[in-house]
Amino acid sequence: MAQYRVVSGSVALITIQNPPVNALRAAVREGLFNTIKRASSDPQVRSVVLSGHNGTFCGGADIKEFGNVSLPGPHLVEIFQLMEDLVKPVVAAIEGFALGGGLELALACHYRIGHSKAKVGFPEVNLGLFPGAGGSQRLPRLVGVPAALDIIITGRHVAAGEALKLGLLDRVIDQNTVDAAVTFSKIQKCTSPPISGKPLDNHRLGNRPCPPLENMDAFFEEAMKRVHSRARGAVAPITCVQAVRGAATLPFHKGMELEKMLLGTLFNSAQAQASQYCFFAERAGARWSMPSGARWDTCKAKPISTAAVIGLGTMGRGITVALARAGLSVVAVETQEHQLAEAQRAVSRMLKGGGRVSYSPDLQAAAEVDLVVEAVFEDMAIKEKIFKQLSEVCKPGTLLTTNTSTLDIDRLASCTRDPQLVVGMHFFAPAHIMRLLEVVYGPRSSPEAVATAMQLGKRMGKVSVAVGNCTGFVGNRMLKPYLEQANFLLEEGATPELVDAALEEFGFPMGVFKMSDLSGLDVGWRVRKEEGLTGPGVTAGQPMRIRHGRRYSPLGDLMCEEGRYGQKTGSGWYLYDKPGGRVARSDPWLRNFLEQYRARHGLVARRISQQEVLERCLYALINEGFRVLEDGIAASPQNIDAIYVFGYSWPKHRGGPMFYASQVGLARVLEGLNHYHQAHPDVPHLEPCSLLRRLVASGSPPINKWSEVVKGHRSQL
Ligand SMILES: CCCCCCC/C=C/C(=O)SCCNC(=O)CCNC(=O)[C@H](O)C(C)(C)COP(=O)(O)OP(=O)(O)OC[C@H]1O[C@@H](n2cnc3c(N)ncnc32)[C@H](O)[C@@H]1OP(=O)(O)O
Repeated sequence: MAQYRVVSGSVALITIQNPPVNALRAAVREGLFNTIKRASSDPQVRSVVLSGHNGTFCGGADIKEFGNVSLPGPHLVEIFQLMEDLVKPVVAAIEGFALGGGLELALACHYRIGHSKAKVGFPEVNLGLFPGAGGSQRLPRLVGVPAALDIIITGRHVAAGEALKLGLLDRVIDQNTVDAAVTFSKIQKCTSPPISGKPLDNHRLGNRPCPPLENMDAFFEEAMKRVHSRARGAVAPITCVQAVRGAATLPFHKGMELEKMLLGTLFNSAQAQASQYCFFAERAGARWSMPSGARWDTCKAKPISTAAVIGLGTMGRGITVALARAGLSVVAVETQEHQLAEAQRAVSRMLKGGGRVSYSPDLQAAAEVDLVVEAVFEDMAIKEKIFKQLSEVCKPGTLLTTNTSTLDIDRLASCTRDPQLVVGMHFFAPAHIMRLLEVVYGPRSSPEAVATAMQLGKRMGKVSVAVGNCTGFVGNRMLKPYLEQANFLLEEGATPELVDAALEEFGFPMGVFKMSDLSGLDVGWRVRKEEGLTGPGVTAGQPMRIRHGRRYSPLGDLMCEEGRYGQKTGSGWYLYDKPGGRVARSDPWLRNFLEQYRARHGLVARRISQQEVLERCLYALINEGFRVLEDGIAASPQNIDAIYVFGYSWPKHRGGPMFYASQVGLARVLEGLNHYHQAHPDVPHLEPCSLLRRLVASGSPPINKWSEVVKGHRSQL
């Protein structure tokens, strides 16, 4: 796990060997501890170089070990102190990544040499932690408080060039880093005074004071304010500030005590567990499977080097940028000349002149591409026509994909010559920024087509999740009951402000009504018209608040009839200073409108608590998540959670809706749904689904065991 070799006569080369990222699991820690002691006592050794096997220095502590009550093997803090105290100089040779505990390890060395492509950072904050093995105390002493706090709070990867400027790395080189570090550690042979003979104290970061900072109190107060306003209830970023403040104000050993105490409060916390669950859920989508048994490891993707995007509205432009940035040559097609010219300017701006994109008003331009993404208006008739044309125009074997967010993939496939080549590629706005991609397979989509779309998602840096075909797929299908509850709550006496405040306090960046104003109320209105829920499709005399025998809220429709589409029109659930304005203000008109609406329908407003808002909105969404699992539309709760965290801004420190349900307790979710369904028997989305009941009856197993119950459940359906 840590290989020891004496090279170049006098240098102990210690290489961490734990593929794929050399994480510091117990055996590695043991290996490091023993090899450092060996180097210390080996009379032949005058200096030490520390490196990682296979081009990666170290990806940090082993996250899989974190669930253990007591971690076996020597503690990282102990190992790092042993290294720092060594009388022989220790040089870190950093290739690839030095992250988290990996960077803490490098900071305990006396010198750091990095390859020009190396990246360093402290991503612990994304795992609900902070650099709690000395990193929060050593980094500020090396690069100063402001730079250290920025690196620790953002969790960002710092490129070698920047790390050199900050003083985090001593040298950056383009050649073999280990060889360079060995030579560096032996400089005594060619320079005077020799590094090996130099007193190392100034290179022992634990011995150094933090560089002084003017207006320290004001700096930390400001930092704390900023973090509070951005953290959305996450505790780890706040702890980052507290720990760095400790580094700035306390002697090293006291700072280390503070660090230990703070880490103790986070290490087994619900937030840390949720964030670490998200780390693995993000990666779980890559191991996709289909009900047919086709899987990620048995299906080969087709090579894709050219693509066409059809329709250059907001989504089409973002998709073009995402594909071009992934290195594809893209033909962007838009039949409306004016829109085409505007899109060309917008895409060029986003690509900053880079990327290989050509533009055409003619579908024929897609004839020779390997893959098409259709991104036109959400209208089945238009999409069907385009798929028919594409099927005639494109060369045999071209993959035809659609960016529809709700429509039936199989119906589109049936308009083509080769339905097995059709899949959904559902991007999220803005498509070049949002990480999620739902890859939707229909009953006739081939495993090869799914594998190709999934691999393309990976090339674009997306978190790709393969899902089955149904209205709204996974994300939008689950969103529907959530939106529905929010509207019902308004009918019963809530205000948009009350509902949004509860959801924002939970951790969403925006409440449901602010979000609807941002995306445009007319989008859902159009869909509801297509579904015959409102507009000319509704038969005369039908009660306004009932559709298909269920409770229905026409509030969104009435808002649109008033021309209130949200931010774009300057008013929606909130008021904005102008069309396109961003700052939401309470609107007296809306209060009045809601009062009149309730009066007209004989509804008596009641006080609604934040708890009821959360339970009704979130439990309804979670209940649909269980249905999605039950129906086999998502392969696992991890896939659903990845969709919600990366596509719908569900707070990471809450782990996604299904993980949240497991943390709240499935029995409690079931009880809540039963309670609300009794109060609202005309709302089927509140009726607990059978899989949830069955999980509770099986003793509410942990989330990684749900699949066994799901399998048993499906076999009985
Ligand atoms: C004794 C403990 C005391 C407490 C000390 C507390 C202080 C220290 C805390 C930490 O160090 S926490 C860990 C900090 N490090 C990270 O967050 C880095 C996480 N990893 C990554 O960001 C990426 O993996 C990477 C290193 C940038 C490489 O990315 P790449 O895309 O090349 O590969 P991946 O697909 O992400 O990963 C491959 C494979 O490896 C697994 N993995 C990655 N990092 C870790 C890790 N730190 N621990 C355990 N496993 C890790 C990852 O899950 C993948 O596994 P599979 O999905 O293929 O099974």
